[in-house]
This record gives sequence, C-alpha cells and structure tokens, in this order.
Amino acid sequence: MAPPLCAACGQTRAQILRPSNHQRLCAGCFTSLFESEVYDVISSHALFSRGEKIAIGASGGKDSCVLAAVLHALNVRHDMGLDLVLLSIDEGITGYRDHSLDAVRRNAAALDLPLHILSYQELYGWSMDQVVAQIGKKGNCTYCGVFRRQALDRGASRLGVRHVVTGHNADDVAETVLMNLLRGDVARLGRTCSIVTSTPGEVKGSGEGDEVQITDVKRSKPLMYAYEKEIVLYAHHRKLDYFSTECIYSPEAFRGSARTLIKNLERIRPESILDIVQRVHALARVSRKARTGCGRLRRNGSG
Ligand SMILES: Nc1ncnc2c1ncn2[C@@H]1O[C@H](COP(=O)(O)OP(=O)(O)OP(=O)(O)O)[C@@H](O)[C@H]1O
Repeated sequence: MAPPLCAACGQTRAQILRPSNHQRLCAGCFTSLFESEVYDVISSHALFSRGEKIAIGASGGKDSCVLAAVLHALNVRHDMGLDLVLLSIDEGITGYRDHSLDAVRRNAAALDLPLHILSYQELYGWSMDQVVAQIGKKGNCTYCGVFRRQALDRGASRLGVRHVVTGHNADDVAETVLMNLLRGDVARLGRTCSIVTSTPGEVKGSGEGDEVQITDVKRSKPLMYAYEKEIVLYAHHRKLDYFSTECIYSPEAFRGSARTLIKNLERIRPESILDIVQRVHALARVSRKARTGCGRLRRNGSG
C-alpha cells in the first residue's frame, strides 16, 4: 500500500513519522516545520536582537551542526540581521576532538561563517589527554564541562561577543533534570530548564598583569524544545555533515542511565520528554515566585 499523503501539504507522499507527535509528513514539510518551530521559540522568547553578534558553540556534533544550519537559514529568510560566528573549543582529545573539528571546519566553509578555535592548551596550558593521563577517566567529564563553559565565555569575550548559543536539545535538558532530581540538586533545576542563562563577568589572573577580563555572557539554547530524534532527521534530510562518535573519555555512567530512562519513557509516551522540561520549568517558576513573596513579606515585617 502506498504511504499516505503528507499531513501538512496533502500533495506529496509522507516519508516521515514525526517522533514528537506521530504526524506523517513529507521531507520538505518536516524540515520547514522544524525550522519554523525554532523560529517561533526564538521570537516568543525574544532571544536575539537585530545586529547582535552571536557565537554558536560548535562541537562538530549533530546538535550544534543543526543549530548553525537552522540559524543561518532563519537569519537569511527572516532578515534577522544577526552576525553569526562559530566558536569551537579544542579540549585536546586525540582521536575525538581533532576529528570533530574537521567537521566544524567543513560546516564553516559550507555556511560561509567565520570559525574561531580556542584550545585548553592555549587557555590553561594543558590538554584533556594530559589530564586523563594524570588522573584517569573517573570524573573527568565534570571537570571538562566546567572548563569548556569557561573557555566558551573567554572565547566569546575575545571575539567581542556577549551571547553564546549552544545546541542542547529537549532530551539533553530532560536528562539533566533527571540527574539533578536524583542527586537532590533542586537548586539547579530552574537553571537547567531556562532557555536563557548568563555568566556574570569576572577578572581572572594573578593580578600581575596577566588578568583576563571576561564580560557578562548571555547563553541560550534555541533547540531546547526540539527532540533529539527530530534533530537527527533534520540533519539527515538536509544532508548535513557532522561527527557522530561519542567522546573517548565520556562513558559518564550516571548520565547514561538517565538517558536510558528518558529513551524508555519516550518509547511508551513521546510527549514525556517535553513534559519533563515544561513541568519542571513551571515548578521552578512557582518556587521562585514563592521565594520572592516570602522575601517581600519578611522585608515588610509581616513574615
Ligand atoms: N568543544 C566544544 N566547542 C564548542 N561548543 C561545544 C563544544 N562541546 C559542546 N559544545 C556546545 O555544547 C552543546 C552541548 O554539548 P554536548 O556535549 O551535548 O555536545 P556534543 O554531543 O559534542 O555535540 P552536539 O551536542 O553538538 O551534538 C553542543 O551542542 C555545543 O553547542
């Protein structure tokens, strides 16, 4: 039996069963719906302003590759006036980051976007290969993540950029929510589910002339409502070139277990992923309001 017609255009045969809502779509309608949904997220959260310089954290993986391709397309289509640059951090992981940076270089050429690469070696004087040789693999992901965040901020500062976007998707956010819940780290939940976060500016250095001024950096996650499966489908249908191997030091057992849990939930009920993100976001808002209310009561002397 021939596949049904696309639920959006009603003209072409459907090729895709949309993972998030099981809609049957043709490839053209799926990619344009995906892009317009990202545009809706950007507009409804007023993420960007005209003329803003944006650094796209480019790891060479599927998420940041899709983010760069979608932002580039939307910038042209909607005349958003964004000044886009790719910013990559080279952690110094031989056999992993060197290959993924090759993918970033090909993407930069394909999209005609400037690319800046900053290494841990240059910033901190050591590479992750050296760190792992010294301390082993245990816990290295956590440190690497903290240093990468800071490296992205420093890279942005050097480029005169105040806004870094990353390719975190809904699955990543739901995973992090679960990890924070299981660890009892409730304080972090609000931040995890926020589409915009920021790092306050700081001055780093010994005070002997080697200070580095890091300005306030806004961070946002324009793909945080997009399902990982849809990101893969989008990359596939747009024939994007990305690097798909896991980090050789990565087997982070706890995140892996959270991921398996999320994938199992998705299998039973696809909406679960977005439900986790949206419900926890709403809860964090309510608890913030309650805290502000208590503070006001105390200040007024009535609490
Ligand atoms: N080395 C890096 N340089 C620049 N940005 C990075 C780097 N590593 C991660 N990021 C940013 O953080 C986001 C989430 O990181 P994560 O570790 O999940 O990425 P990944 O699995 O390497 O690749 P991706 O998420 O792009 O598929 C990425 O989408 C990217 O925007």
